[in-house]
Amino acid sequence: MPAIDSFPPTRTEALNRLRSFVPHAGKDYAALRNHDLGPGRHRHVSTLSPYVRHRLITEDEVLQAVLGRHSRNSADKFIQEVFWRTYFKGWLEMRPGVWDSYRKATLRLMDDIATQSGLRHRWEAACKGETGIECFDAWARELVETGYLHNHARMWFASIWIFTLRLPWELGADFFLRHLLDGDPASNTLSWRWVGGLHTRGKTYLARPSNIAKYTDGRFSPAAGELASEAPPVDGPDNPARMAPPTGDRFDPTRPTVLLLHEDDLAPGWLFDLGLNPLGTARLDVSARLSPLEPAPHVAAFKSAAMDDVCARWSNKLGPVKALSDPAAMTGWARSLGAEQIVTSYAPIGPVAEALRAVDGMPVVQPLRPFDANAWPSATHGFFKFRERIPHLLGTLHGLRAA
Ligand SMILES: Cc1cc2nc3c(=O)[nH]c(=O)nc-3n(C[C@H](O)[C@H](O)[C@H](O)COP(=O)(O)OP(=O)(O)OC[C@H]3O[C@@H](n4cnc5c(N)ncnc54)[C@H](O)[C@@H]3O)c2cc1C
Repeated sequence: MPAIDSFPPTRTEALNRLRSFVPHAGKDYAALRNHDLGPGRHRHVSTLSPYVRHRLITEDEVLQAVLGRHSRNSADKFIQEVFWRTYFKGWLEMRPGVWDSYRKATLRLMDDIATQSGLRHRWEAACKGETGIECFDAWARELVETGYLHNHARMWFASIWIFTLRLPWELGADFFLRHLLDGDPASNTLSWRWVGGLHTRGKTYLARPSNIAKYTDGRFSPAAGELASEAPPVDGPDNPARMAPPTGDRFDPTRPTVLLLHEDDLAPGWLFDLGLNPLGTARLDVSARLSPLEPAPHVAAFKSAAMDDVCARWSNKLGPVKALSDPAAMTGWARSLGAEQIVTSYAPIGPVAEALRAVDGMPVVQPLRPFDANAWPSATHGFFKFRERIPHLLGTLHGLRAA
């Protein structure tokens, strides 16, 4: 089934998935979430990530629904997974240089691919699922065809890419970003670095045949010696010094304003609650900026249809809607409507934030959601330290104060 049919890009679909998954978010999830049953059979996990990543549904909505049905204790594992996304985003916000280095390395490696036929052939074989390693090839094809991989498959895949095929991790991260419907600058870059031993310095993830056989329920059983038996950390500079977390901008709703919608936050309702009443709305398409190479058609199609969905749902609030892919064109368009400011939900590190730097001649005001503002400053070290803050963060959720 084409990727976009398996993951219809609407909020209604996100809510339906959430509703059917909630009963399983407790003990079932804790016991079964690591089992990868294969394409079209990912029933032990929520498959919500394409929706949460673009905020067709928000993290706090997911958490509130789960806590409406389960105790914090029984849904602990699922709650932690939701907070991994938040943790990675906060961690990267405080170390933006990690993203910049990844971008530069990817560009440099594209040159290497063009000039070094050995590297090119190995990279092409990996991306096409033609390495001869049965499980790896199946996951490469699943990713290209469906736009989704189970978390355990992502870990095994990244480990085999780095330690068995000895390909640069940045090329693997780029391959994921071009094909995943949930492709996310923070979760993707930092997960690849985590597997390679760069995130938690020196701690790598080795894909073991017995683990693969067990958690694919025997679908794959790599032969002895087929996979690397050691995972020495990849070379790389130390993690950069931590910067202060962003606090976001305040905006004045009485000034003439246009709204900018972007792929990192397709839930503008909270801005309307703050008094936003835009003269018009721009929808920014940055699909072409994800990678030096073109993303898979389903990635761009998902983002575009998700944007259609938001514009349809909020049509009475948005004013005239303009599609833009060149951020430099934004100021002229905003002025033509009489606006003095562009308001948009804070764009975290990634292609949208990069694009917004090119807007000139008009303030781009980026309020930060309370959920992110509360959580990101705690992403100072590893996830296990961050995890200690989860009870407090849950306590700050609207409606859960008394929980
Ligand atoms: C190498 C690698 C690359 C990855 N790249 C991405 C990526 O580009 N985008 C992305 O969203 N996730 C990425 N992940 C994290 C994780 O694999 C996916 O979020 C998860 O598999 C999504 O499936 P689900 O919604 O069914 O997850 P569930 O198990 O149902 O989890 C519920 C929610 O928690 C969050 N979540 C779960 N696991 C993680 C995790 N390890 N890190 C961050 N958030 C998590 C997601 O929002 C997910 O929707 C990557 C993991 C690895 C190992």
